[in-house]
Parts: sequence; C-alpha cells; structure tokens
Amino acid sequence: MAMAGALARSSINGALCAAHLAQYDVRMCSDSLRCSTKLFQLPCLLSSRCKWLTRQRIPIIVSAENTMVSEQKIGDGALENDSGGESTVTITVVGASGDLAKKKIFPALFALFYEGCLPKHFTVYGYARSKMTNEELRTMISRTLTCRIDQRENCGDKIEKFLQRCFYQSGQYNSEEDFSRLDKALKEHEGIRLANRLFYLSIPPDIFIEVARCASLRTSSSKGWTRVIVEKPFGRDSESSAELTRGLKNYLTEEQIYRIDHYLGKELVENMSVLRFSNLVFEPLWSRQYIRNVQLIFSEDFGTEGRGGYFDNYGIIRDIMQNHLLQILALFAMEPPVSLDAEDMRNEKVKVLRSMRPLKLEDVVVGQYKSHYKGGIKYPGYTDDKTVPRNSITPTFAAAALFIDNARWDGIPFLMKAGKALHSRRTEIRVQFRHVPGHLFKRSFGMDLDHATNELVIRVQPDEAIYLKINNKVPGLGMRLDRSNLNLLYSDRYSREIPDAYERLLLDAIEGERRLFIRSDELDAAWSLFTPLLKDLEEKKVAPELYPYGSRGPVGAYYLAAKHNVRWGDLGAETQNT
Ligand SMILES: NC(=O)C1=CN([C@@H]2O[C@H](COP(=O)(O)OP(=O)(O)OC[C@H]3O[C@@H](n4cnc5c(N)ncnc54)[C@H](OP(=O)(O)O)[C@@H]3O)[C@@H](O)[C@H]2O)C=CC1
Ligand SMILES: O=C1O[C@H](COP(=O)(O)O)[C@@H](O)[C@H](O)[C@H]1O
Repeated sequence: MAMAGALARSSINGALCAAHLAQYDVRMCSDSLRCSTKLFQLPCLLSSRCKWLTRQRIPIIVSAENTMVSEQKIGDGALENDSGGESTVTITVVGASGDLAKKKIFPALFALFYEGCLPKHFTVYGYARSKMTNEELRTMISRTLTCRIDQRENCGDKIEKFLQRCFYQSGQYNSEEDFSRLDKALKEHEGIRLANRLFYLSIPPDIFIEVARCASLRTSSSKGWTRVIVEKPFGRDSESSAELTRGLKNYLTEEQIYRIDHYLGKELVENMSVLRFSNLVFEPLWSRQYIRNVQLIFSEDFGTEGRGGYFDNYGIIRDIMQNHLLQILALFAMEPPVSLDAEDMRNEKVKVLRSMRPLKLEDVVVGQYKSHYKGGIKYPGYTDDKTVPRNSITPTFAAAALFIDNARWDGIPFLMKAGKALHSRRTEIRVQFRHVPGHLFKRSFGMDLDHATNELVIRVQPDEAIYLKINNKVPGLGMRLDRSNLNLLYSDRYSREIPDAYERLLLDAIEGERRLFIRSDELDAAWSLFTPLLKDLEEKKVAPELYPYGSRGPVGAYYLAAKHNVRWGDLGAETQNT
C-alpha cells in the first residue's frame, strides 16, 4: 500500500500541481511558490507567508490506515463537500495560562492572522486548569500582542478581530470528561464545516501522554485532520524519549505528531539549505577537503531566571545541545536531499546523526555560572535561584567536540558551545576553512596564519547576517593584506520584519508541512549520541567549572578547542561582524 501511495504520488503530483496552480491567482503571492509532494498535501501551496488562499484545494482521496485518531483522510484544506465547501481550523493551546503560550504561541498566532495567513474560518482555544473567562483570556493575550506589531496600520482593529476568535475552556489534563466538554465547545464553532484541529501541548512533559490520550479519545476531529504539536523536552535520555514516543503512539500516529524544535523555524537556519544548495560557490567547498572545523555557538546573557525548576532537571546539554544545536549541525552537514520534501530532508538528517560518534566525557567541558558583582550590581549565581538545590551540579554551560564518521566529514571537529549567563546573547555557526596551500602571501600575514584563513559566519541571532571573511589588499602602493567581510546583514538588505520561529512552525503545522519538525528516528539518533555522556556525567557526579555571571565561560572550553587545533571564532567578538 505504501508503494502504491508513493507511485501515485510521484506520477500525479506534477500534473496536479500544474493544474492546481492554474486555479490560483498567483499575483497574490509576492515571493516563493511551493508545490508540496507530500501524500496528504498534493495541492500546491502559496505559502510564502502571504494572504491565505481563499480558493479551494483539490481533494485527493488517499487511503490511510484507520487509527484511533485519523490523520486527514482527505486533502487538508477546504473541500468541495456537503458541508458547504469550506473548512475550519481550530488551534487549541493546551497550557494556555503558561509562559510559552503567552510569550510565543498567542503572539505568533496573532502575527499569522495579521499577515492573512490563517484560514478564513479559524478559532483559537485556550485550555488549562486555571479558571478564566473568555474575556480574561483575551485580556491576558492582548497584553502580549503589542510588542511586535503595534506600530503597524490598523493594528488595534486587527487585535480586536483576533481576540474575538479566541475562547477559553478550563479543564483537567487527565479528564476525558473535560475534553468532551471541549469537543462540544469546538463543535459549536465548527458548525457543519469540515473541521480540522490542531492541539499545541504547551505543558510540562510529564502530562503529554495524558493529554494526548484525552484529546485523541474525546476531541479528535471526526471529519478533518487532527494534529498535535509537542513541545520539548522529548524525554531526558534514550529510554525516556522512547517511552514518551511509545506513549504518544498509543493514541496518535507518527504523522499526527509534530515535535517542535523552534530553532528549525529560525530564518537563518531555514536559509542554510538555500545557501548551500542554491549557490554553486559553497557546495564544492562543503567537506573535509576545504573545511577545517565547524563551530556551533549558543550564548545567552541571562541566567535561568524563572525557569530554574525546569532547567535543573535537564541542564544545558539537554536544553540546547541535544536538540537546537544538533539539529543545526545535521542540516549543515547532511548530503543533498533528493527533494525538499519532509521525508527526503529528514532522511538525510538521520543519516548524518547516525554517522556521528557518541560523545564521551573527554569530549566535553561543563560549567555553571556563579554570582558576580559588576558596576555595583550583584548578578546571582545559578544556585542562588530558590527553585534550584543549593548543591546542584547541573551544567549551565557546556562545550563539546563532535565527529561525523562519514566520507565527507571524517576527522573534522564540529565544536559546540552553549551557555547561560555569558557576556553576550548570540547564536551562530562558524565555518573555518583551511589555509591556502603554498606560501605566496605568507610574509604579508606575519606569523598568525590562522588569522588569514577564510571564515563563513551564519549569525542566527541577533542581527541576522551571513558574512564571509576574506583577505584583500589594502589599497595603496605597498602590498599589505587586510581581512574584510563580505557581508549580508539582513536588516540592511531587507526592510521586512523577520517572522518569529513560532509563526513559521505554526503555519507549517496548519498546512501539514512536516519538514521542520522532528521525526521519531531523528530523535532516537540524537539521544543515542548524548545519552552515554549524560549518564557518565551524572553517575560520576562531574563537578562543573564555575564561571562568573556575564563572563565568557570556563577556560576549559578553550583547552578543549585547542586539543582539536581549533580557536573559537567568537573570541573577542564584541563588534557586530567579528
Ligand atoms: N517557556 C519557554 O520559554 C519554553 C518552554 N518550552 C516547553 O514548553 C512547555 C510549556 O512551557 P511553559 O509555558 O514555560 O510551562 P509552564 O510551567 O508555564 O506550564 C504551562 C501550564 O501548564 C500547567 N502546569 C504547570 N505545571 C503543571 C504541573 N506540574 N501539572 C499540571 N499542569 C501544570 C499550568 O497551567 P494550569 O495550572 O492553568 O493548568 C501552566 O500555566 C514545556 O514543555 C516547556 O519545556 C520549550 C521552550 C521554551
Ligand atoms: O528552548 C529553549 O530556547 C531558549 C532560547 O530560545 P531563543 O529563541 O530565545 O534563542 C532558551 O532560553 C531555553 O532555555 C530553551 O529551553
């Protein structure tokens, strides 16, 4: 059946896309036009964060196995059907009273609404145990909506219209009865239309399965699709992650589970494949032949403030490295995929992850921030947080050297560094190239040849940029060399605000685009790399090296890099483009 599906997909997709395109007014959409070849999404999508299409999508009937919650058995958009030809989407934020919902999810939904990216008939539901009226939810949401879009025209109007689409239902997370009440409320909004439902589990991970159970049994859409976005952490190690996956799969199919890693929704992370595969100049250099090392750097200039309770159970390796940085690494290092299809992309990422060496203790350095006085202000240490045990040895900083044992990357160190309460906030990928062979300009560089190598920097945040450090001649009669940047600074190049990662990911989930979500085998491969190390760190109670709040982190990180003949590229990186 799978083969038949694939055959049908490949043979009819091109024709359908072409035919289908003709039905849309393509002038509505300014930039990218995308044809999805996914089984459930054969119709072409004008998904460039432009106006939501008001025309119908072509219904493609596919046979799907009957699971308790059925993934869309028919095309996922509006259908010409006996419900009047239109569909609805309801986005239920489970854990609506929480930090992430307020900070990211509701604002992202509003931004999508503002941009015309939500379907005509959509409803947003908040669900949590806290008692709240619709009005109270709206007031809570409205407080967070001003930040990104308040300068724009008609913003007040749009906020009001958006809030009128937001509702709240209070309930327990393990009560089927409460979810039945939610179902009833959703149905009232959906009417006779084809109803699609997206659940965002913005709750602590120990209740994911209970919510999946109740939602699956009581609030699945009977006609349209039902999808569930699951927030990290996806377990603490290989075993707990596998258990979580098993638990979720008792109630949901893999196709319904959207494991979110919001770093995959960041503009420059998404651009990485474009940079590599649409520019002839980069791909030939993308291997051990020309690249000396790759650095993935995450630093925050604030501590765990407010999230110490969660963080202490996880630590920086699980919080940032095993997911965000590893995902970036996989995208960076993968082989060219067959297509941009979710499964093709994710197949390549899995291959890279499975070619990597599991980490050992000697490959890492761990640190923890301590309090520090600066300018008369005391910055608290990690264990000063009331929600953190005084004797905690949970790392708030880690540096690691990883290796990919495949033909492309054999012997090349991929260095990761992630830390909280450091001197700056930045996430970047640094690619250091090998020295130019021969000695033509050696004298002009002086002793420090390292300084003269090319470096490509992809700055994910803040001040998104891609720049390439090159050597050039200082103008004049002499022959003095200089280092300069070929610089693509996004704020100079594009006047458009960069959408938040959650906007992109929410829209993808609504559209059924799974490319930027984590598949279960990817997750297994990722945990296999880190689990032995995490166990060792915990069993041996490895004490983290203390570093002052606001510093550059433990010196051990420099020794680790030096051991692999690497110098961190962010050393002395105070100015924007160093
Ligand atoms: N906050 C962030 O920046 C990020 C969060 N995440 C992940 O997103 C998810 C949500 O995060 P966040 O919003 O910070 O979480 P919160 O701790 O704010 O929890 C969300 C909601 O869940 C309910 N809740 C909290 N604790 C419990 C509990 N022990 N048992 C049952 N219900 C509980 C509360 O709602 P009520 O009491 O009303 O039911 C709360 O408002 C988590 O999985 C987190 O790891 C991921 C990345 C970043
Ligand atoms: O997932 C997480 O990410 C945030 C950093 O996200 P960003 O988009 O603001 O860079 C981090 O602070 C948090 O600890 C972690 O759980």
